[in-house]
Amino acid sequence: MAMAELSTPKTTSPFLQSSSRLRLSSKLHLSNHFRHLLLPPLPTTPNSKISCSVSQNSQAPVAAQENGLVKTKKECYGVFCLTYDLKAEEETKSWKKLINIAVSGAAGMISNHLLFKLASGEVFGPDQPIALKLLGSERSIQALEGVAMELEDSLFPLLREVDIGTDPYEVFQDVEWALLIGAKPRGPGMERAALLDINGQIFADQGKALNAVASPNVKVLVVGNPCNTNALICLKNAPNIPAKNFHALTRLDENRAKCQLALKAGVFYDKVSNMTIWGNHSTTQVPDFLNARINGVPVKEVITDHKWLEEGFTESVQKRGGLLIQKWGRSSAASTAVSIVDAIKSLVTPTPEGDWFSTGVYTNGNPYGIAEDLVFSMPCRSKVCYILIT
Ligand SMILES: NC(=O)C1=CN([C@@H]2O[C@H](COP(=O)(O)OP(=O)(O)OC[C@H]3O[C@@H](n4cnc5c(N)ncnc54)[C@H](OP(=O)(O)O)[C@@H]3O)[C@@H](O)[C@H]2O)C=CC1
Ligand SMILES: O=C([O-])CC(=O)C(=O)O
Repeated sequence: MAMAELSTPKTTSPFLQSSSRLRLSSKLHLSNHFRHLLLPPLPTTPNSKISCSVSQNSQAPVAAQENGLVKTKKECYGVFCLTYDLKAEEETKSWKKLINIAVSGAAGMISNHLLFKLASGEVFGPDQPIALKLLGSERSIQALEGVAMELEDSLFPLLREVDIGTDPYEVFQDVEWALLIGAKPRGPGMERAALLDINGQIFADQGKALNAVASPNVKVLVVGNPCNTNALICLKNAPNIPAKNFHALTRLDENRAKCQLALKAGVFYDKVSNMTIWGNHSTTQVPDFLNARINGVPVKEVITDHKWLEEGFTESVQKRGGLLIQKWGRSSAASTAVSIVDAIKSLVTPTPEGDWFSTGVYTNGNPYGIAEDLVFSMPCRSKVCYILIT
């Protein structure tokens, strides 16, 4: 049995003039807005089958067929074609119900890090079997097979299915999570907003597909840039899915901000808390040092170089992605995958008392005075009872 609720903590937006700051009551409007944001799967009896299919280039594992222990599915890839009877072994174990996770841009740089974290249990936990539904395109189908091969060779016990495909209406069928990464990245000197013309349509199409075939309570995390606008486009094309289920990834900015504050204060980065990113995942974002804390103390009391906070710190977070592109020649991938893991974990586990995290959410009834009908990053808390089956 699992329940989740996401609410906004008591903090104030630096966008508000002190005279117009809202007085926050202990019952915030957003707690209702985000109620039941997540519905993790119910306990179930052990799975007795492991299988995987891909939509193209089937390869049946011949040797495995011959030994009589396994049966094959008709469209599948390598080891994931096998259907095992694990009943006897699993009588001693208890597993949660399989969750279906779609990842778009699955042959891209970010996914190359993320998929292995998902499959290892790092994200959803060590007793949570998962199925990965990988979305690519005609140009990436061979690469997707390569990804599936590497997943095979990793022998992840929790990875029960891997499907690859190019049609979102097939790949998104019944998914409980959709991690929408596939989109063109920017190059040196570009702003993320310049990607909208190229990438916007992807998220309109994928929103429609999710609306048609995904689990009605699917949680959608939009990573492809410009991610706030793409998340809004996606949710507007998916009217049957609650708008509160859509998120734009600003966790990477939160992590970057924590790192910069820790560096300046000379503390380890786990001492930085209550870090809010307000607004867009762009150079207009506001990393909020006013409400952040170091060892529980307001940042301004720990870091007395206020000029740096107001100028250097803010700009270092706003422009970190661009600087990284200059150095690497491509945009951040490994740290983005880590931040996707952090973002999901923050949604599916209770937020520590007094702290919060940042995520881009639909601004429907927010207490901070942010305009309505946007996807905007703000501080959120998750109240989740995620009861492990023992
Ligand atoms: N929100 C955040 O914090 C961050 C967001 N990003 C964004 O995530 C997205 C993916 O980044 P990353 O994985 O590094 O990118 P990659 O170039 O490695 O992969 C992107 C994938 O997107 C798909 N795609 C769809 N349309 C296009 C197109 N017009 N041109 C190129 N690829 C396209 C491709 O897959 P296929 O052919 O299979 O469709 C490609 O494999 C980018 O938009 C990037 O800006 C990156 C870092 C942080
Ligand atoms: O900078 C980019 O274009 C990629 C990205 O979003 C980031 O690293 O923050």
